[in-house]
This record gives sequence, structure tokens and C-alpha cells, in this order.
Amino acid sequence: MEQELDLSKSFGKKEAVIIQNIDEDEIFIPEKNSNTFYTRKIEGNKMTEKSLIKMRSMDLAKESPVHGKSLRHAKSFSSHFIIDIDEMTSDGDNEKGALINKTSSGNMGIFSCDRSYISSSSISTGATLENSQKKNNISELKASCPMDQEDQNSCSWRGIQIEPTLRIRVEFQDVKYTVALKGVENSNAEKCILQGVSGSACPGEILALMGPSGGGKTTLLKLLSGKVKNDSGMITYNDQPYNKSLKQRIGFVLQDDVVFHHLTVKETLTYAALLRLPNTLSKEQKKARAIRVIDELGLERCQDTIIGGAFVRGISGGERKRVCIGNEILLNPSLLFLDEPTSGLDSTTALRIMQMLSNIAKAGKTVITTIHQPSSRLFSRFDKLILLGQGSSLYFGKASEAMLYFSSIGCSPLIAMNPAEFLIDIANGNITEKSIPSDLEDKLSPGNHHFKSQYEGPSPADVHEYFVGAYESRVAKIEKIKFLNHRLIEKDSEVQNWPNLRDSGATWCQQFSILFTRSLKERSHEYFSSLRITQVIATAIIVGLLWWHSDISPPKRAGLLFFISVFWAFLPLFTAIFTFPQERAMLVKERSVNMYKLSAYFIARITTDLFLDLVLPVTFLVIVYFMVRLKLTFNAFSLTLLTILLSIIAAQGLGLAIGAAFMDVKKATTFASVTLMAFMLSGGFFLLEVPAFMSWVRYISINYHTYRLLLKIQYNSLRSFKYGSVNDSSGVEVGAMLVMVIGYRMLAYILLRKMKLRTST
Ligand SMILES: Nc1ncnc2c1ncn2[C@@H]1O[C@H](COP(=O)(O)OP(=O)(O)OP(=O)(O)O)[C@@H](O)[C@H]1O
Repeated sequence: MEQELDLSKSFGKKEAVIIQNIDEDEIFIPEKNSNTFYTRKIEGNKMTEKSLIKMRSMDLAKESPVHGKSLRHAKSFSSHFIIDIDEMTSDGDNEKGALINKTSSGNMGIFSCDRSYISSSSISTGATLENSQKKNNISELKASCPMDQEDQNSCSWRGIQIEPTLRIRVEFQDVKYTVALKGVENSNAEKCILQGVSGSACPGEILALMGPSGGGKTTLLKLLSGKVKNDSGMITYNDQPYNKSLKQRIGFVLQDDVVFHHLTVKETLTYAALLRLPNTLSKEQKKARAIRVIDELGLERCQDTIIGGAFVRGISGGERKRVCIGNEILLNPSLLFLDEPTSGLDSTTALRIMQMLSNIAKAGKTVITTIHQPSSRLFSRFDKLILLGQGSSLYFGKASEAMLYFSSIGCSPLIAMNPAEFLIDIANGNITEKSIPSDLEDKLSPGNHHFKSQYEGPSPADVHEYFVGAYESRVAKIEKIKFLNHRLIEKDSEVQNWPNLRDSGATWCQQFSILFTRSLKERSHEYFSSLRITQVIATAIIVGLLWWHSDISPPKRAGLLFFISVFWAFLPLFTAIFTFPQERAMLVKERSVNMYKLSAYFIARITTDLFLDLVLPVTFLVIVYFMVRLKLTFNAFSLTLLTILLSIIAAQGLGLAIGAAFMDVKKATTFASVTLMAFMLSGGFFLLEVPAFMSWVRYISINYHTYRLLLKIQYNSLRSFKYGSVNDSSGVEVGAMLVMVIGYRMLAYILLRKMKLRTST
């Protein structure tokens, strides 16, 4: 079926979309500057959600115009039409009127160019918008949900908003940042990372920070998000300086954001929702919110796939980025900061992510993102742009006017070039294949002190200096005046108190239970991995075979009992050592946004390990006990098992404390191996007599106490062993082990508390 639309009045630009399968009673909400449309159905005064409608983008330049105008043909779809995106999404109040379908198809759509909601059914009757009952419904809907032009286009995101977004305008003026250089001879050496950067970003906008690697983008992002404090200059949020209550309104997506590798997409977002959303929402509502975010981010297909990591395959890079963004979006932040959200992704996925950010911005949020080298399609999504080169601003303003600005100062591409490529070249001081500004050329001409006898073109340093100077004289001054004027006007206005965002998330007990379950899910794969099970069972069988039905004489069994004490200290210690170093990034990230109390995390974490560590030792002991035929009484078996469990818990505590002290796996494992060796040698099996001045080592040795307890259980007395005290009661050993169980954990907790949460650049 061939469809024709009279687009002659309003259309005729570069791009078009074909929209298929339009139902009756649907309205379309075109996105500004994008080729995305949403559909909503109207039921009474309510609009219900429907998915993004299918569309196809095409280049109209390649299409043959009909009637000499922008009339287009389209074939082979049950229902579709073509419409000019530029016109459709053009800003503003320009009333272009509705486009009426010339055919009689009842399944065609109608659009007007003022971005109103338009019903497809209006077309089938040829009715105008004014007469449409649907329009009345829409007007009522708009009246009940007042929002500005941007907000109208963002209904899909409104569904996941907890409360209306507080619109925050970020302005920064003359921001400087310097770091002290470590490891250089001159201890006062400093490096200036940002020098006098200014700009602003308003709600509904995407501000892109572009520049070459090392240009200072991430540093600026961290300064603007309050993660790092600036040395001088001013950063304001709705004309107020940063304060702690802003923290909850800021979402920050790191370049390599941390997520648990063994949790699925759904689990990741559900746990985040349960922990972070306010308690005014029920558990079911929080879960529903997570599901909603999954839908909005287009992650339905992979919601039950694990995230994955370096050693385990999971979701794709683009999906992972979207999960990280979803983690932040759940909370409806007013400001969203992203560090290179598209790096490493193919251009289609990158565009999809940018489209999503665009939708997020249109929901009234301020989005600031760093970006390396975007494609031209990606570039067109930015509202504002800051171009940084060696920490200095080379451009700030509308992204769409960046090329115009550089051409106004005499630098434009001489060959066809992607704008981002051109801008990055400029920021790198590379102006090959670009026109050289006459001022710069004059500077390098004979007679000037910059002139070199053999003209080689301007050096990157000259180019950089020129563009910084041009920016200072043409843009920076104007921005400064704007900023100051703005502040003067705002000065008399009331100081704004940030309204309380929400009550705090989950209670302590809820936090504990959520973190316990999350930890159990994340860790169980490690505890019950086939490798670990094989390791324990194989060791048990080898030990059982070596000591098969061994005779009961002490010399023979002492070696076995000592080995058990070493094995069940070694294994849990080296497992526990990784806990905090591995989870450090996640802990810092989650704690820095007060996601939970450290105590809830800590208790949940050690309880998970306790729980998981009980299964394998029981299996081990059952195999060894009956193969060797250790003392076959119920009491002896249970006491041996309890002793091993006590040893495991004490060793875990030591491992946690060492891990928390170093927060570095390499250092921690080195220290732990030396400690365990000292414990083993002083444990009483290798050495009966220890010099008096070294005897203290025994008392802090886990092996010493475990070995003595095992001997006492099997032989009731230590008299035949002639080492250490021959006291037959087990109180001292049990007491010492309990002190270790609690003491090492307390130490680990204190060390964790001291861990710095604020990051440096
Ligand atoms: N703490 C620090 N000590 C020394 N130099 C630093 C420190 N932090 C940042 N820098 C330097 O400051 C410059 C800017 O760093 P930043 O991470 O902001 O760059 P970037 O533009 O984000 O780079 P990329 O795109 O490669 O991520 C770099 O040269 C970096 O080495």
C-alpha cells in the first residue's frame, strides 16, 4: 500500500522517519532533536505507557521529491508515514499546523510541529486537533501535570520518578585545580590541572566536556559533582555553593563503574532499589521501580543474565553501562554526571545511550558528561559543549555553534570532517587540513619573534596559546559578566533551602537482610565452585588414604591432627583476605552515597562467610574421620567439628583484618603467608621447645590452640606430648580462640571505618 503525505507546507529537510503500526487512540510524543517517538494511549484522563514505536530513519536527500516538494512515498508497511525530524522537533512555538493524511487509510498518523500531543485517530476522520476529543483529554492531562516544554517530552522517564525532580542549574566560573606532585625531588612541585574553566548547565540540557586524553575532563566532572574540592573559582547549584544535602541529588556514573559480577541485571537494580529508595515505598513498589528502570533502559532481554567481568562472561559493555546509569537513575537525581559513558562502544550502542541521556535530561535533569571523540550523530545530541585543552577552556557554548565560533576566528576545516574530530584536533593544537587564523599566521610571520627561519607552521603550543587567548577575549569575559549579573540579581532573593529529598532508605535490619542476601548470591558461586569443592574433597580423600585406618598411637596421628589445624586456618584465611580489597571500590561508592550503614554491611558480610564456610568442613571431616577411624564417639566427632569451625572463624577474622589493613591483595597475601608460617612453626608440631623470648608467638597462633584442642579431644590429655602447658582443661585454648574471633573482626571493622570515602582525582 502506498501512502502519501502532503508535507509541502512544512517539510523538506534532511532526514525523515517512517513510523509503522499506528493504533487508534494513540498519541505520539516526538523527542526534541532526535528520531525517537513515544506512544501513549489515552484512557479517560490518564495516559498509559506503551513502548517506543518502531521507526526507520532515512535520508531524504536520496529520496526523489514528489510534486517538487517534500512529498514522500513509502511502501510495504501496513501503516506508516514519513515526517521531517528537523521540523518535527524544531524548538519552540512555531505553529506549523497539523499534517493531514491525503489517503483514506484509517491507520495513519498526524503530527504537528509544535510538539503537541497528537492523536493518530484524528487523522482517520480528518478532524482537526481543536475538535478532537482526545485533545481535550490531553489538555486536562497537561493541566493536572504542569511541566515545561522539555518535560512534556519525557513522560517515559516520569514513570520512574519518585517525586518531581528539583531542577538544578550548575554554574561555574574561573575554576582552578592544582595537585601536589608526589615522587618528584622538589616536594613543593605542583601540577595545574584546570586553569580558569567557566560554564553552566541547565535542567533539560546535556553539557558535554570534550577534549584530548589528559585534558582535565574527569577532574572537572569530579569538581562539579562535589567529589573533589576546587582550589579557586566558584561552583554554584541554583546559586548556592555545594552542600551535603546536594549529595543525594547527584548521580555519578564512573568510567569503569563497579558492579557485582555474579549478580544478574535484575538483582543488581532490585538490591539498589531496596537499599536506596525511601521507606515510604513498599518493598513491592521498590521492586516494581527496578523493573520499570529495566524497561526504560531497554534491558528486558538481559535482565536475568549476570553482569559478568574479566573472568566470567556476562552482559555486553553497552548493557553494563546502562545498568550503571540505571543504578543512579533509580533515585531520580537532579544532576547526573557521567564519565565517558560511550567509550568502548560501537556507534549504534553509543547513540542509544546518548538518546537515553537525552530523554533523561528532558525529564528536567541536568546531565553533564565527558566524552572522547563522539560521532557526528552523537555530537548533535549535546546541548552545550566545553572544549578543554591542557586544562584550559577553548570553547564554551552551544554545541551546535562550536564550528561557527572557530570559523569566526578564522579556523575551519579544509576537508569534510566530523565536528568532534575537528574540535579534538584543535584541542590538541593540530591545525593541519584547517585554515590558519590570520592572527596566528601574523604571529609566525617574518619579523615576529615567534618566526622560525624555516617556516614549519604553528607548533601545537602556539595553536593552544592562540585559541586560549581567543577564548579569553571573546567568550570568557562575556560569560563572566553573565555570571556576575546573574549572581547580582539572585543575591537579594531568598536563600534556597534544598527541600528534604526523602526519608532515609532501608532500616538497619532491612539493610542487613538485603546485604546478607546480596552477599550470599554474589559469594556462593565462589564457595561452591567446582574447583573449591574438588580441592576440599580431594584433600580429604588423600588424607584419608594416607592415614587409612591408622593405629591410634600419638606419634602417628599427631601429624594428621596438625595438618587439619593448618588446612582449616590456611583456606579460610586466604579466602577472607580478598573480601575487602575486592569490594573496596563498591564499598566506597555505596558508602559515599550513604546507601547503608557500615555496621550493617560488615555484619552481613561476616555472617555470609560464616554461613557459607560451614558446609565444606563438615564434608571434609566426615570423609577423613571415618577413613582414618579417629575416635569413634559422637562427642569426639562433634567436638572435633566445633574445633575446626572455631579455627575457621578465627582465621577468617584474621584474614578480614589483614585485608582491611592493606586493602591491596598482593601486600595482604604476602603479609598473611609470613604470619601463617610463624603460626605454623610455633604451633607445637615442628618445634617442641621454643626460646622463652619467642614463646609469645604460640599464644597468638591459631594453629597452636587448634592443635592442642584436637589432641585433647582424641587423647584426653597432653601428657604424652611434652610441649607447652600440660593443663588438660580446654578453657584457655577456647578462650584464646574466642578472643581472636572477636578481636580480629573488631580490628577489621575499625580499619574499614577509617577508610577514606572521598576520592582524589
Ligand atoms: N592526583 C593527580 N596527580 C597528578 N596528576 C594528576 C592527578 N590527577 C589528575 N592528574 C593529571 O591531570 C591531567 C588531567 O586528568 P584527567 O583525568 O582529568 O584527564 P581526562 O581529560 O579525563 O583524561 P582521559 O580522557 O584520558 O580520562 C592528566 O594529565 C592527569 O595525569
